Amino acid sequence: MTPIGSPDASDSAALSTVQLNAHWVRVRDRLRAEVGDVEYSTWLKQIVLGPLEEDEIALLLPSRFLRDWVRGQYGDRLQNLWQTECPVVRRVELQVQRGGTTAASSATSGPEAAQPEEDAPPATPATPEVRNDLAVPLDPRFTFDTFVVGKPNEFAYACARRVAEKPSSAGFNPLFLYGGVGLGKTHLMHAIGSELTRDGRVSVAYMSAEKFMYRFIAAIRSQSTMEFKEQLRSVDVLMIDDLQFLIGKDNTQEEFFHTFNALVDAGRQIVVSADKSPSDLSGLEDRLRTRLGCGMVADIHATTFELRISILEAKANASHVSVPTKVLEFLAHKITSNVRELEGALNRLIAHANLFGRPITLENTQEVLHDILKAHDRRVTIEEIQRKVAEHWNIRLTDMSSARRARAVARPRQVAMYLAKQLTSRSLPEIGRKFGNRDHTTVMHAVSRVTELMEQDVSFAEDVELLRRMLEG
Ligand SMILES: Nc1ncnc2c1ncn2[C@@H]1O[C@H](COP(=O)(O)OP(=O)(O)OP(=O)(O)O)[C@@H](O)[C@H]1O
Repeated sequence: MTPIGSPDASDSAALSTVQLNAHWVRVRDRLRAEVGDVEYSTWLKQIVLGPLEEDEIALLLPSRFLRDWVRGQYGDRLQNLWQTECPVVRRVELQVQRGGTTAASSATSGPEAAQPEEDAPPATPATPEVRNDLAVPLDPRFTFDTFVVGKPNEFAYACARRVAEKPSSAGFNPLFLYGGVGLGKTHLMHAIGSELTRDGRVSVAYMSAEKFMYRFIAAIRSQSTMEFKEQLRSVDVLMIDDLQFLIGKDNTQEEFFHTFNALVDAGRQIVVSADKSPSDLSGLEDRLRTRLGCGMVADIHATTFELRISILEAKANASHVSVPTKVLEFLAHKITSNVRELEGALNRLIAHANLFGRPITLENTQEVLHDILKAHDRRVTIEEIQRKVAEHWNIRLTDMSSARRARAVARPRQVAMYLAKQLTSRSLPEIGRKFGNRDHTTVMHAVSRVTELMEQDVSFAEDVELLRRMLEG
């Protein structure tokens, strides 16, 4: 893929919609940093990216008043920022968006309340896939090409690819991706979105569940819920990230449930991600959980050493910096929790090497990353948990993996499983394997049983808390 802003992107035809959106995100961020949040929200938030024709980029505003104001106050600055960010763009044309659907709808006062104008010049839609203000520019780095596939994520990857190739196919709607923090759920969702919007075939809306809720609340406040609903229901593909955020937010869940049904009934595709499977998302309404589990549910498991190495290799290659295999292995051994942290550590090493012009070695890796490595050294292992729990209840360590079911043994074993889930980043199947090859459902049962018992029995809860504190050291 052509890197954004690379010299290869020398003419407007070479710029894909995704690249253009990425430039726009950066221009906007810079402008926001310069003018501050308040000024930005008052005047600039409502600008929508329009088409690029030759060297002129169109930016659309919902009213003539706002267009004139932005042109007078920020026109030059926008032009300079665009030229720096993307030299292909030489001119910025501020236009009034026909119908003004984007932001005038949620405006309550101030310039946002200005009415869209009938006599405004007809503007081409922002980009083919951006239908209204629901679509968030997708991160151009998160594509299928940059996603490294291995055992823990191959199923989720295959499902995501399938949805990107054939949205709304039977058995894959909704697609529910779940897994621990930083394991690639968002990356896969963006990859689906980028693929689908590549040639403007399909309109995609992607947002976090949190954003979904805030937009819903804003729509209620501005009495524009009908419009919000219509916007949501007009997309071909709706993707909601981190759905667990809706736990306990009953009204938003209700809204999401109806949107979900309307879209699926109309043959549109839904993609959802969360940190747990639908059945484990207690706190979500039963009917919603049931519907979420009706399509394809794909788990992204914790990374293996091999996958971590492959990811590091891919990222090191992409950065064109030589990183010795020993260093990659060292990082893959030390940073096991999630890919985001792994990537962060590698990026820091690369930045350091570039800054000081020094090659990366094992010695300077330890020096540069000493704080990250120290934090990881303190992480508890399942073996430690088993040892501490066995000592505490005076049972044999081997009983952690034995088949004995007597309560005196089974209960401490359940506590150890519970603590393993709480204190390590291991997946349920991995924890099960460490406890005498037990199934992940046994671990799930242990976690919910211990949670339940802690609520019922104060002294048991104190025991578990004490163990946790000892282990966390
Ligand atoms: N298999 C992979 N190949 C390449 N990069 C990956 C992979 N898995 C994760 N990453 C990278 O790790 C980072 C974190 O991934 P992502 O944001 O998708 O995680 P997530 O599962 O959505 O996490 P969260 O639960 O915090 O929302 C991203 O930069 C992503 O590109």
